[in-house]
Amino acid sequence: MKADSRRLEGLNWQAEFHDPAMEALFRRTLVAYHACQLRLALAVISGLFLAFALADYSVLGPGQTFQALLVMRLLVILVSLLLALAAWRRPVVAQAPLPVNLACLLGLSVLLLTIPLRPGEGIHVASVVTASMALYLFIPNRIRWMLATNTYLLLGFLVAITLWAPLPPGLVLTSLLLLAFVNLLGWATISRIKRLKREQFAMLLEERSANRRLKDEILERETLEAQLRHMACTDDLTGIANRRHFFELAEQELRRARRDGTPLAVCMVDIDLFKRLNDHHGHALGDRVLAIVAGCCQSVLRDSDVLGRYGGEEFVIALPLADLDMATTIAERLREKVSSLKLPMLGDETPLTVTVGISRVEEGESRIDPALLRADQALYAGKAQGRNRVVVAPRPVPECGDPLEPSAWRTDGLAMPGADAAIDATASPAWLRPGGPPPGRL
Ligand SMILES: Nc1nc2c(ncn2[C@@H]2O[C@H](COP(=O)(O)OP(=O)(O)OP(=O)(O)O)[C@@H](O)[C@H]2O)c(=O)[nH]1
Repeated sequence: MKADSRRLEGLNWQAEFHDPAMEALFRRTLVAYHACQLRLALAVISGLFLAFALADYSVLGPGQTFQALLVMRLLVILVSLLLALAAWRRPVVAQAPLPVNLACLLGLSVLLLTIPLRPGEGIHVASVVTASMALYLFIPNRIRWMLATNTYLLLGFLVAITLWAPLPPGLVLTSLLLLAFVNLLGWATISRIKRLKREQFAMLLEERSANRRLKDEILERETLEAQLRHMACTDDLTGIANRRHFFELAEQELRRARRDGTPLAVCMVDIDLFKRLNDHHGHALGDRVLAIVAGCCQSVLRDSDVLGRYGGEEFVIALPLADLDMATTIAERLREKVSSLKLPMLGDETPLTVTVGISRVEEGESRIDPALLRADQALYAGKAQGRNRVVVAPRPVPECGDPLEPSAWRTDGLAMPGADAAIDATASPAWLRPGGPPPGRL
């Protein structure tokens, strides 16, 4: 109710928007409709003027008066057809006040001139009433022009009947009352129609803007959700998958590998002596190094490989369709890439290297964890053997089998210069044995 009254307040006495921009927008949307309406009205008026020429002929015969009337009627028809053609070629003409109102005035003048040329006819009032209604209801025009043309018609009628076809005063009064009523009715009707159309238009705009707002909100929400999803899956520091997301992706790859009977290898990558790097150069630089190593990992992997930050200075990789040989080649490429990095900010005394442990998912394994555990054990064997190397974990032995011999670990890579001499490369700590993970891991 309140919204309705607000909408009505937005219209002036001509049932047009107070806001000129809004009115112009509304009129622009109606150009094609108005052009069509005007063409139709002009066609009907032309037809009527032609039909009334027959009536003239039957009343006046083929004399001069008839010919004069015929010429005037043909002039109206010609102007109407030209205007219809113009509106057809350029629809905006239908909203131009000058051509539309000039054509109206010409038609009304000819209508008024039929009064002296066919005096004594009782149908003049009827034709003036019809013309008046047509001006309100069929010619697309603004209300002020409608009122102006109707005033011209009313005054012209008064003058014409006074000068050329005097009627009894009672009939004049009746005619005037009738015409006044017709004008009132026409004005009220067209005002109502114009008001309704504008209210509908305003509601449509409101609805559109509400829809736009809704769409924007949905888009914002979707963007936010995507951001949250991204944040929930991504490691802030390196931009690669975090541990949780890595497991999701790796388990997917595992299911695919089991379904297709294809190999799936996993690598654990650990930056060597990262604590020393942190201690010497600070955590901020350590963070940068983590991002650099993550970038190295990405650069040696295919799009289908899955890379994640396992935690701390450790990364984890799942290599679909890769057997141990291919995984070793990739890991070796990574190791070489990291060790050949030129990082002046680290200086010469802290070379950057990584140790990589490799394993494969064995037949019958339905989780990724056992393969990761073996890769982790291989990684620790690599650390024990001097770091900066790639170590492939042996195939797992049956549960009741012998403990693993250190010689079973296949290593690849170089002994790291400056590696911790206290670590015995041949040591076989308890967690190296199958079923015995390093404390606190996996
Ligand atoms: N800058 C930085 N350091 C981290 C981050 N996460 C873990 N670390 C550090 O990484 C270091 C890991 O040290 P260790 O586990 O002793 O391993 P390491 O020094 O790399 O030695 P090895 O693994 O035996 O070669 C610790 O000093 C952690 O504080 C991190 O997000 N940023």
